[in-house]
Amino acid sequence: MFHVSDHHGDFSSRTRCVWVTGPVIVGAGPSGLAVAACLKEQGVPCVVLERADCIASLWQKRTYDRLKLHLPKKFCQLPKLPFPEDFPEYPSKKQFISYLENYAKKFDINPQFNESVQSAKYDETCGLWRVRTTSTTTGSSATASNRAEVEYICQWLVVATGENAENVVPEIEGLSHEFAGQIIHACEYKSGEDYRGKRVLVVGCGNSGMELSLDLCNHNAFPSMVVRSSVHILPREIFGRSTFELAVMLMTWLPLWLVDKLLLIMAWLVFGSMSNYGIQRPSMGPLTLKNTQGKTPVLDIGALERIKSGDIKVVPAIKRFFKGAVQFVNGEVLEIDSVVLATGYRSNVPSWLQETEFFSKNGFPKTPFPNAWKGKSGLYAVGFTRRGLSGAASDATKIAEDIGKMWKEETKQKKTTKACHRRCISQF
Ligand SMILES: Cc1cc2nc3c(=O)[nH]c(=O)nc-3n(C[C@H](O)[C@H](O)[C@H](O)COP(=O)(O)OP(=O)(O)OC[C@H]3O[C@@H](n4cnc5c(N)ncnc54)[C@H](O)[C@@H]3O)c2cc1C
Ligand SMILES: NC(=O)C1=CN([C@@H]2O[C@H](COP(=O)(O)OP(=O)(O)OC[C@H]3O[C@@H](n4cnc5c(N)ncnc54)[C@H](OP(=O)(O)O)[C@@H]3O)[C@@H](O)[C@H]2O)C=CC1
Ligand SMILES: O=C(O)C(=O)Cc1c[nH]c2ccccc12
Repeated sequence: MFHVSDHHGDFSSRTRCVWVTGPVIVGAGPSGLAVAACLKEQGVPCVVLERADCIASLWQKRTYDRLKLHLPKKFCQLPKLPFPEDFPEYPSKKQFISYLENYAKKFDINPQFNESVQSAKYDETCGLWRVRTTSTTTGSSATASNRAEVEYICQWLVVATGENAENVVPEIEGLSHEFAGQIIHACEYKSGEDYRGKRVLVVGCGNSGMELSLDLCNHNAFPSMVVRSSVHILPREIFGRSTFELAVMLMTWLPLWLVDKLLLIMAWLVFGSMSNYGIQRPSMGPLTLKNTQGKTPVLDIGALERIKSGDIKVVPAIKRFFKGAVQFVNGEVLEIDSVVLATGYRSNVPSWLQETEFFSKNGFPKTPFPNAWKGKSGLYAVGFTRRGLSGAASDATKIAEDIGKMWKEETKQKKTTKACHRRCISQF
């Protein structure tokens, strides 16, 4: 990459223009790192832009201490570097982060940190992408007058901002004005240590809601978990084997609906019926639901046991909050000290990418897997297939191959043009 000019146009006079010879990758999470590594192997240079001050900020800053990967490690590794052999089947968050740090080092990936992409637009007139960022350095130094803005200009744009870029924070009557206790989103939760002896309402029963409720129990807090609709809970392992791995294996032989049926029978054998505990199953099977609506089944690591024992109380949808209390739709009122919103995440792509053909309003590509990785005019998406890290790894390999081919064509052309020039010149 090199600077082209200081721009004095329609935006701040402090905007620098930077010409990038390869692609710009937005996001230095596992997806962005995987694309950068695969490109490196093909000899294609790139620029990685990251709003945080580190790689994999979701893992380093927005997850709780005791988190472990919930799929076996072979489904979570990035291309071209397997996990170390001494890693356990389900690596801890610390191990996963050290693997990613090592990955970035091995492939010499050096993202531009503290740069948040504000907008990206395809410029039809020159056939290039214009990607604008602002510096996100905090502290007294980042005043309006010295906040740096940069415009990157490139031929290829890789969107790697992830399915979890922003928190979903629902508006519930009385929550912000009347409740008056502590309210956090699941991404701010670190440990149950701070909640010892406290009555905590956990809103949401996805993997986050379940695991945080369990962690709260383990720290002698009193969690109540809101289950407003329905949820699939599967054991993480069945008969000593990973349920996910078993499902992947079955899917090579059987149709999805049948695999779903088998998973549900196995879950019933392990757990028995759950309706006694206030938990209904969705009518659609777990994998069909994941594929069609992106709703991840819960892979249980012990929360269900605590639900059965009554340590985690299951409560229905919320009607409203009062000072120090919550009322549910059935009219019951429960006194609580704190609220943890385990209400999920969303993509932020529509807030910065000015494009509506490939990406839909919800921030995911319109075309489903396996065609969600490539758009038009050099636009790519990695990690939006709702298939976790293995989906991201597969997108990354395809993207790098695609760009690599064009890169080689173009550099070959440039070389022959140069060689031809030299030959022409040497004839004089
Ligand atoms: C708690 C939790 C546990 C999970 N566990 C598993 C698991 O065990 N196995 C599995 O396969 N998947 C798991 N997942 C799924 C998860 O999506 C992946 O693990 C993975 O982090 C996705 O990588 P990514 O790079 O696509 O997104 P992210 O890790 O979210 O990285 C995106 C990066 O883009 C940056 N960014 C966003 N917007 C901008 C912007 N405008 N400008 C610049 N930078 C920006 C962010 O700061 C972030 O660093 C889990 C998810 C969560 C939330
Ligand atoms: N160990 C691991 O590997 C972990 C992995 N993860 C992954 O992270 C991703 C995000 O998971 P998660 O954070 O659980 O988010 P999810 O989107 O999976 O779940 C959100 C939950 O919040 C509920 N909810 C949303 N709004 C409201 C509301 N207003 N009132 C009541 N309930 C509400 C939803 O209910 P409804 O269904 O009714 O909308 C749902 O139960 C998933 O892919 C998950 O697998 C998360 C934690 C640990
Ligand atoms: O943990 C996640 O968020 C994932 O997306 C991993 C994942 C991909 N496909 C699944 C099917 C069932 C459970 C987890 C996953």
